[in-house]
Order: sequence, then C-alpha cells, then structure tokens
Amino acid sequence: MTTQTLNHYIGGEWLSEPAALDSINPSNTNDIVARFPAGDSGTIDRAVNAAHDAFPAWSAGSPEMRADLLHKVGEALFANAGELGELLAREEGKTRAEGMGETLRAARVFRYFAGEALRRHGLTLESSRPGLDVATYREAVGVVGMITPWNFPIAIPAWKAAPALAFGNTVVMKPAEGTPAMAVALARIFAECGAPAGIFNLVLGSGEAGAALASHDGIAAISFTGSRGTGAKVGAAAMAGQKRVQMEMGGKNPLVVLADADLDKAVGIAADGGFFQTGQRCTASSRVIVEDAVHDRFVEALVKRAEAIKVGPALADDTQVGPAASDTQLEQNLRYVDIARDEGGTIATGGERVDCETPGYYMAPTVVADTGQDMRINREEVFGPVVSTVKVADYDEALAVANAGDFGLSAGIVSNDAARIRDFRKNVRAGMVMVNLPTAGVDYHVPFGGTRGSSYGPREQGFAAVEFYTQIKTVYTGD
Ligand SMILES: NC(=O)C1=CN([C@@H]2O[C@H](COP(=O)(O)OP(=O)(O)OC[C@H]3O[C@@H](n4cnc5c(N)ncnc54)[C@H](OP(=O)(O)O)[C@@H]3O)[C@@H](O)[C@H]2O)C=CC1
Ligand SMILES: O=C(O)CCC(=O)C(=O)O
Repeated sequence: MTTQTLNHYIGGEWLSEPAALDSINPSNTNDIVARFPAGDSGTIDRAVNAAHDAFPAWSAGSPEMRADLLHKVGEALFANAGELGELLAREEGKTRAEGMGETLRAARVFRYFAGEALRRHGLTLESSRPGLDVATYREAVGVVGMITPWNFPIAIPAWKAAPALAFGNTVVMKPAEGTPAMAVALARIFAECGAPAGIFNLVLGSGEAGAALASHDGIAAISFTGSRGTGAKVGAAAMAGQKRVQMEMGGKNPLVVLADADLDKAVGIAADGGFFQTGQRCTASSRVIVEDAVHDRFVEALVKRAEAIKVGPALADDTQVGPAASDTQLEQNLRYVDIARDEGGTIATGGERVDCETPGYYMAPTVVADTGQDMRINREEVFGPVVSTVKVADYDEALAVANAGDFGLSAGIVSNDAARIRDFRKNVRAGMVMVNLPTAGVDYHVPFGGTRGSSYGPREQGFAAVEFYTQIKTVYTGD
C-alpha cells in the first residue's frame, strides 16, 4: 500500500511543508496511509486571506456558475466512489461498503446543493405602508471556517462546504488529524473540477490550526462537528469575535423498546444503530431502554446478535464491523467499559479487544446490562461499539429516562402502539425522532441537528442549511 505525502491546499495551490504527522490505518497499524504537515496560525492566516481574496468574485458571480461547479464535484465523487470508498475504509476503519456508501452520500449532497444555489430563497412582501415594496434577499456571509471530524471524513465536509459555496461563501477547512487523506481527496476533486482559486482552502494539522481558525478575525462564521469539550471552546471563540457559530457535538441517543414490539426487529434495530460503523456515529443507539416484560429476552437476543458480528479489517470482504478509528478512541471505549463495570453494570458480552490477522484497534461489540440512567455509561458519549441497556417498568418511565441527560440529538422507539409512538414523537427531547428505525442513518435533504448539549446554532443539511450560510437583507423601495 502506498503512503501519500499530503499538502495544504491554499488559494488554488498545493502548499508543501515538511510532513510532521502520520495518518495510520486503524486496521493495520504497520500501514501509514499518509504523511502530512502540521499547519499553524500562519498557515491559517494564509488560507483565510486566500478565501477573502476569492470572496468578491465568487459571491457576486452567477448562481449558475456555482451550481455548475457543485454539480461537477458531485459527479466526480460518483465517478470515483470505488477508489475513495476504499481510501476512506483504509484511513478511518469503516467497512468498504460503509466507505463507499458515505462517498455516494457526499456526491448526492453536492448535487443537492447545486440545485439549492439556483433556488429562490428571498421573499417579496406587501409593506405595512401604502406605496412601498419590501423584499428580503439572502446574501453570503463571507469566509466560513469549518472544523470537520474523522468519523464521516467526506460526508460532513460535503454537507458543510457544499451549502457554504452554493450560497456564495468561501471556505477554510481544518479536517481531523485522523483522516487528512480523505480531506485532500476532496480538495483534489475541487482542483480537478476547475474551482476558482481560493474558494475552498484546506489546512491540515493537529494541535494549533483548529483554535487559530476558530479565533481568526477574518472569518465570519464557523461550523464545527466534534466533542462537547472542544465545541465549548469553539463557541467561546466565536462569541468573542461575534461570529456566527454552528456546532454539532454528539449524543447519547436513547432507543426505547416497548413490550409490544417485534423482538427480533427491535434487536436488529439496536444492533444496527449501536454497533455498525463501530458505534462511531453521533447518532448511535448507545442507550437501549427496554420495558421490564421483555428486557431479559431482549438482552439475551442482543448478546447473540453481537456475538455473531464479524469484526475485522475494514477492507476484508466478510467484515461487518471495522476497528476503532484510533488508539485513543479504542482506549476511550475500553475505559468506559471499566467505568460501567465499576458502577455496577454487567458486561453481558464483549468489553475487550479482538485480535485479527493484522494489528489494529479492534474491539468486540459490547452489551452492558443492568445499568441505571445515572451511570456515566448512560450520560457520556463513548463513540464505540458499546450498547447499554436500562430496564424500565413502563412507557412513562421509558420516556423519562430517554429525556434524562445532557444530550438531545436523535431518539428512537420500537413499538406498534400508535398512541405511544405519537406521544413519544411529541414529548421526547431530541432534534430527530426515529420510529421503528435505528437512531442513526439520516437523509441528506432534511434538517439535521439536536437539542440541548448536542447542537448549537442553526440546523445543518438540506433546506435548513440556508439559515446558517446566508444572512438576510431587507430592502424597502418607495416611489
Ligand atoms: N459529533 C460527532 O459526530 C463527533 C464526536 N466526536 C467526539 O469527540 C471525541 C474526541 O474526538 P476528537 O477527534 O479528539 O474531537 P475534538 O472534538 O477534540 O475535535 C478535534 C478537532 O478540533 C480541533 N480543535 C481542537 N481544539 C480546538 C479549539 N480550541 N478550537 C477550535 N478547534 C479546536 C482540532 O484541530 P487542532 O488540533 O488543529 O486544533 C481537531 O480538528 C470522540 O470520542 C467523540 O466522543 C468526535 C468526532 C465526531
Ligand atoms: O447517522 C448518520 O447518518 C449521521 C451521523 C453523523 O452525522 C455523525 O455521526 O456525525
């Protein structure tokens, strides 16, 4: 396997600097996917300046020109989905099918926002004063900073960059240090599709560039996806500079299983939402709240399902769940298993590393039973293939437990009881509700985001993205 040497992409040029960091294949730690430079505040400065220089022509240009570019980028992602999906699996650790699926999703995001660039987003209104006209226009905000995570290294950059560019903004992106090769793959596609210099800039690195971007005076807005702790710092920097800010900071998503549910279906939904993609989804079904009448049977069946999952190298044909993306993520997963055990939980299956044919960050799908809502395993994001179960007496208690905690991203219910489903939809405190579905797995053309500690600022994705990436100008016209 080849090791790529990566560079920053600034003002339409590849800026070569000595490679200081490695991107390691989590399925085979002997395989170095890429070497890349550590951008600093100076690199961020150059990128923001390039984005500034590009902004006037890009924002004032025809929306058709922007639509054409986004369409071209989408088509290039479609055309290269096999190769990119493989690189994604190699660099991040999700399976080849998951990597390919994510690349196709990114392609569709670009296509969708090619359309959005041309759609009418302003309004004309009757004035309250006779003889006047009032209209609202939506204008680009300026240079937008983006700090993107490793768990969706092409879909999340796509769903932040595509709307930003569609509405006339220019972009400086700082991708996660774990997946720089995927970020560079996207930058290469922009370059090959003829993107005007400076509309999309990429600064690689770890340790300095993110904070430098969030606090840079030259950006008008910042969009972040990652942990709550780092989100709080991004938010503080944005407030200090009076910038727009949008943050998506994970979840502790409840899946409620009622006694009337088809048990087999409920187990399949819990396993899909909890274990697939190695549990590294902010929408993962990490807390399963089960009615007493079926709890023990549910746990037994979920354990069986977990034990049947084939864990292995991301690119092996029979792998269903790949490794954790990094050693620190694996350590975090194992640490939470210990914490749950110490707090009284029962490790019904898993909880340990798995050895595979190549050295990597493999972990067995894990079920932690006998947990209470007050335990850390049910209050903090683990981000691994770890599902805890909470036994409740009835639906009312299930709803109360689902609503406990600081997060509110996605919430699911498995039941055939229309009245309870309706009540759950209305009363659960979450930004997304899934009925008879895993809490993870979302469409790209509808709003994405949560309540409370999960999200801050306007929703991402689909028709909602216009709110963050444009500002309204209200124009009054007299005779
Ligand atoms: N919601 C989700 O989808 C995701 C949630 N997570 C959660 O976060 C946990 C840790 O993941 P990790 O990758 O370390 O995520 P972080 O939340 O720490 O984000 C890392 C990114 O933030 C940047 N950054 C760090 N400090 C600052 C700062 N003060 N201001 C602005 N940017 C900053 C880093 O760049 P630099 O180092 O250059 O400054 C890097 O690009 C996971 O275990 C998971 O629980 C992670 C990924 C996605
Ligand atoms: O569930 C999904 O499809 C999206 C999850 C996501 O955006 C995330 O984990 O960051």
